Amino acid sequence: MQLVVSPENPLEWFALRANLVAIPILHVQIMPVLAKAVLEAADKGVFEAAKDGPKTLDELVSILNLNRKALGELMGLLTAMGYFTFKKDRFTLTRMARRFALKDDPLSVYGMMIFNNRVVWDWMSHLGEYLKTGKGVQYHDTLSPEQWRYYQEAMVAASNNEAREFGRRAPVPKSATRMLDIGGSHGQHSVVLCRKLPALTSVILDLPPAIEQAAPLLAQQGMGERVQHQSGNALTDDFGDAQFDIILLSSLAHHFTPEQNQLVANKVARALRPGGVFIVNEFIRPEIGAKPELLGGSTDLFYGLSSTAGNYSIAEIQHWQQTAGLKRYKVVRYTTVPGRAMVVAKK
Ligand SMILES: C[S@@+](CC[C@H](N)C(=O)[O-])C[C@H]1O[C@@H](n2cnc3c(N)ncnc32)[C@H](O)[C@@H]1O
Repeated sequence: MQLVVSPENPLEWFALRANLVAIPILHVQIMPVLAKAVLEAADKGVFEAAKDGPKTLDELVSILNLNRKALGELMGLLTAMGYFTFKKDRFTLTRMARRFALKDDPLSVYGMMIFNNRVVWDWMSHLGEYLKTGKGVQYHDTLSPEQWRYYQEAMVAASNNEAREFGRRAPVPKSATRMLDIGGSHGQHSVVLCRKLPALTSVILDLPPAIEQAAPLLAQQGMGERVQHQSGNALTDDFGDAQFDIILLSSLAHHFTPEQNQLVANKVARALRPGGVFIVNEFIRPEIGAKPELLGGSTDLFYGLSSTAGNYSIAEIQHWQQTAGLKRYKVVRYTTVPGRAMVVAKK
């Protein structure tokens, strides 16, 4: 995926063609303001305040108890960004904002907005240091219980959309009865597969502070004993021998070094039953020389900053799988999440 600057009139078109538009100004001055405006709007309840219908600025000021001038500026920007329309002195949420910025839509990214505003924003100031040292924030070691809650809610928001396609397209054996979901958090990936395969049960292995916060999120899915949490650590726990038909590692490989991923893949290979599949579900680092891709590139840097590791290429992931004795099976690229893929190996 790419973000493009699109001209709105012939003059702008000419300026772009003639290389007269200072594109870096968009990146360094405009984009940070856009991002922070949306984050603060979500956090201050601006979207929820307009949920029940159009509102004047004064009505929003009184619901939200915010400064009139500042809120007017924010509303102007949110309108320019397509979150609101403004007619007859009233702000109305757009379809896009209703779907993605309100708390309750199944595709909402509200949880991600809160985590990014309250926790992640501060990490950005560490980027200069990361570039010098290569040492990321290692946030799994430092989050408070409240921050763990924001993190787990953000993971639900991040996977709402993807879990649907994962459920439809993950190449899993139809007869599967046992799944291990490593770093599975909220369990959405397990839940969609268990709904699809009636005989399947899943164990979600995650760190204790994650499970504390993710347990209520999983309970909302009403899966009872079919999807259960298990406290542990993927780097130090044994996964057993020939126990599982499906083992999923979704959005965790990017927190681990190549050596740690190899260690996990070796344990996975032992723990799979013959015919079982190991799915590594990740944003993919484009191969060197391949077409640059914005999501893969930005998540690569972000994961490096946040946990020192980063994205991996398909070849790197397949290398761990094959070194562990598994056979290459499939690579399924998401159509709804650009830059993301399931890299699947079979025992
Ligand atoms: C980015 S989240 C991904 C959640 C989920 N799998 C998904 O795809 O939406 C990473 C998860 O891995 C967990 N995690 C991190 N280190 C772990 C470890 N050493 N062992 C088990 N889980 C771990 C985190 O607590 C978190 O829930």
